[in-house]
Amino acid sequence: METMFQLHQPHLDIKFISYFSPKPVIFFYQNSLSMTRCGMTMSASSFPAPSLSIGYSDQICKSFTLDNIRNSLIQQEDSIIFSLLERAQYSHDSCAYDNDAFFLDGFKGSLVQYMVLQNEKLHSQVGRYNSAEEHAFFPEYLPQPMLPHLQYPQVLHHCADSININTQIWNIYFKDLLPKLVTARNNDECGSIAVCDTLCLQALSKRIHYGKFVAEAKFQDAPSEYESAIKAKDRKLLLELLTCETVEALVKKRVELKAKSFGQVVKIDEADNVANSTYKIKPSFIANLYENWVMPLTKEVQVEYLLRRLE
Ligand SMILES: C=C(O[C@@H]1C=C(C(=O)O)C=C[C@H]1O)C(=O)O
Repeated sequence: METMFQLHQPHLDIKFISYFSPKPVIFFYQNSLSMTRCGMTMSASSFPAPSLSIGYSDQICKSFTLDNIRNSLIQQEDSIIFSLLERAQYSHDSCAYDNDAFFLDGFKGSLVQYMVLQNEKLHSQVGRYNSAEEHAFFPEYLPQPMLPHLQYPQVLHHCADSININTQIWNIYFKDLLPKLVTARNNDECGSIAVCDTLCLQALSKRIHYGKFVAEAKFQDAPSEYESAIKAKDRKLLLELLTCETVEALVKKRVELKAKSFGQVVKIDEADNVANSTYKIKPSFIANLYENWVMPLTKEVQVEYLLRRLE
């Protein structure tokens, strides 16, 4: 189906996303986020921009269910695993993290900070951070969108705007995750490293902050169950109420299987002999990553959201 945008602006990519609902929404964004400064071209990740369909917001509100949100979390596992697999091929100790390694338009900081900041500034211009799904690592530096502001359906309580734990995510990613993830040595392609880190951080941030949607859906399903714990500001009880151990066990098994599948190194010779499977990263690493901080941080976001839900 050709849209008016496709006819007049062929360079724009027309992509589709689901937003809790099986019915896709058509959006467009500039797809030439060329990070030539680091010799890499990075395509924008999918996020809603001005919708071309009418009355779509009703569809979103009807599809705002815990099951649909969980399905989105499952889809996001792929992005997280693939971005970590890409990053794992480069060495950990990189000049991309050295604040004094490069002169970057007067920017004071590391190449990876520069890459994330510039990426967010560019994406902000097409409305990425107007979406409740997206959270910037440098929100104080974002320019105003140049596209018409889309009135997204308000599925979250306004308290969601005050929750952004990206600083915590950044610190854990560089201090805890990377040293365990990266096994490659002497592959310090700092431009590629900065691009891969950007994608990893953005995928993890989106998944963890999805805790807001999960918390809202759980609150709407059983408000009275949460209200007394919220009024008592009982974080421990809120965490108990929102924790679902059977779901967590399934998440761990699924991400480990996906890591085995996506990260498998297949070696076959001319005689069709297939060597024993090896993996780009240990599949159990991904399961441990989810258990030790992706899911705990997602629950932390849920607790923070619920504590503010009755404001
Ligand atoms: C996201 C949810 O809330 C909690 C966090 C989970 C996660 O981060 O994967 C899974 C189950 C719950 O303990 C959910 O119930 O689906």
